[in-house]
Amino acid sequence: RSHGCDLAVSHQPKEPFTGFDFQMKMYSDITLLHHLHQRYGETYQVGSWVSLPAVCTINPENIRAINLSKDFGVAPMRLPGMEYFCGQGFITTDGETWSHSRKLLKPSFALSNVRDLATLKGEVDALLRKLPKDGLTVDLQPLLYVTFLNSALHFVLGVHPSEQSSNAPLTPDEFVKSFHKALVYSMFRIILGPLWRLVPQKNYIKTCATAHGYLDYYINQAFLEGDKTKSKSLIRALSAQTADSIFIRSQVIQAMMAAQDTTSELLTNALFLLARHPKYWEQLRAEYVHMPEDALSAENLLGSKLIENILHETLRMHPIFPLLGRVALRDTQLPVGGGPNHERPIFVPKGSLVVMSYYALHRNTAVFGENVGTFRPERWDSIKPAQWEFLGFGGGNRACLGQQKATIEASYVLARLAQSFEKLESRDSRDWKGELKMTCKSANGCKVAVY
Ligand code: HEM
Repeated sequence: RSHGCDLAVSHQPKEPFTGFDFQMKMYSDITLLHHLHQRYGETYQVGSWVSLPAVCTINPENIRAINLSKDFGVAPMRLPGMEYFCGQGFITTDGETWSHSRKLLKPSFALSNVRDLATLKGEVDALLRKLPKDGLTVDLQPLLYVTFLNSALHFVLGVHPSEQSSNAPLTPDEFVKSFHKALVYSMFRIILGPLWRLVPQKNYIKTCATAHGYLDYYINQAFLEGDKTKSKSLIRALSAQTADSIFIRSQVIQAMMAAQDTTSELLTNALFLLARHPKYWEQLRAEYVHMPEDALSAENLLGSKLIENILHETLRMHPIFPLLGRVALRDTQLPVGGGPNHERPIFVPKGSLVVMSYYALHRNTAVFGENVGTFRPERWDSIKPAQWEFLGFGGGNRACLGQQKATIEASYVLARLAQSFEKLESRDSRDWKGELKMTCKSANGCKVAVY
């Protein structure tokens, strides 16, 4: 109080002792925090008897402070559960290690490196061959997932799954299976906390070793070949900058985590929405149907206002990261939200959780206009959200390094599909429903017909 701080309005969970019911509900229902923000305002806290209150906020000044200050981080909630498999990298650390990791990754995301669409072109050709052209229903979600998984493997390892060396200890499919299994175990570790020690570890250790062995093979190859190869893969870029193979492996695993399903889920959601709003599909088709395929360059695609509006509107409605949490690394404060008028700073003791619901942030009618629940890409012609009001790719210190890559690639796929099909028709009458794991994806996929 001596710093002018005051308490935020408090929400009591049904189970007040640990607040565990609230935590579980927050992850299983992404609309929960939005509803509570409608009830309490932009900032409220959720208390429990045994832990520090968590602060939930969608106030842009607070979001700015959280994303720019070094007082908030992620390591205390992620590193203990994830380090054995993922090591130390941009997803699991703060401070010096995090900043070193970002610095090493940055060159791989330069526009000159991400505008080459040759690999994705091959993947999209394969995707188009798989789509039934006779009006049969198809779920685009798993097909887009494989398209981008292959392209992510190429970006990271420099080899396409169909061309990998026969000396590698696993097939790409086996690697992907062990990678996913180890990720699920790691999530489980985070949820269980210290209770994880009671779970038998043998399977987990074996799964991690299998995935690690595959990546170590490619890291050794990168060291052996040095600059003899022209590959621009992440593994090559990292091996040219450091000889620490464990550190390289950690960055590669974390880059795979960031890349494997994000772009495919953005596209799944965009196509889910476009299939229910045919007039935008017609506009997209009109823009691209006569354009030669080799004119679909990164520069050309980034210049399309229609595609930009569609992707922004999709990320507004269905952010891939609808909730982002941070932990206070020291005693600190948030600029607003305390006191009877919610205008005073809030004291945030070290160890407190702060949660930003980008799902709720993106439904602010003062910023995005009326009908925020409706897909209207043209709203982006007349609105100009400020930096901390729209965060589809995050912002501040931890802003997405893959934004340009993801935008170019998602735009390319939309343009190729619009060139290929006059009609995109929804074959699912259910509303969009989110399923939150690491990212938030459409729980019912994207069932459509194309012809
Ligand atoms: C549609 C696709 C994508 C979306 C919506 C997205 C979204 C985001 C968001 C919201 C963040 C901020 C996370 C935070 O504040 O904690 C982030 C961070 C990041 N993303 Fe993406 N991302 C996408 C694709 C990608 C891809 C394809 C890559 C890599 C190939 C990538 C690499 C990263 C990296 C390296 C960070 C930095 C994390 C940090 O420093 O903590 N992203 N992304």
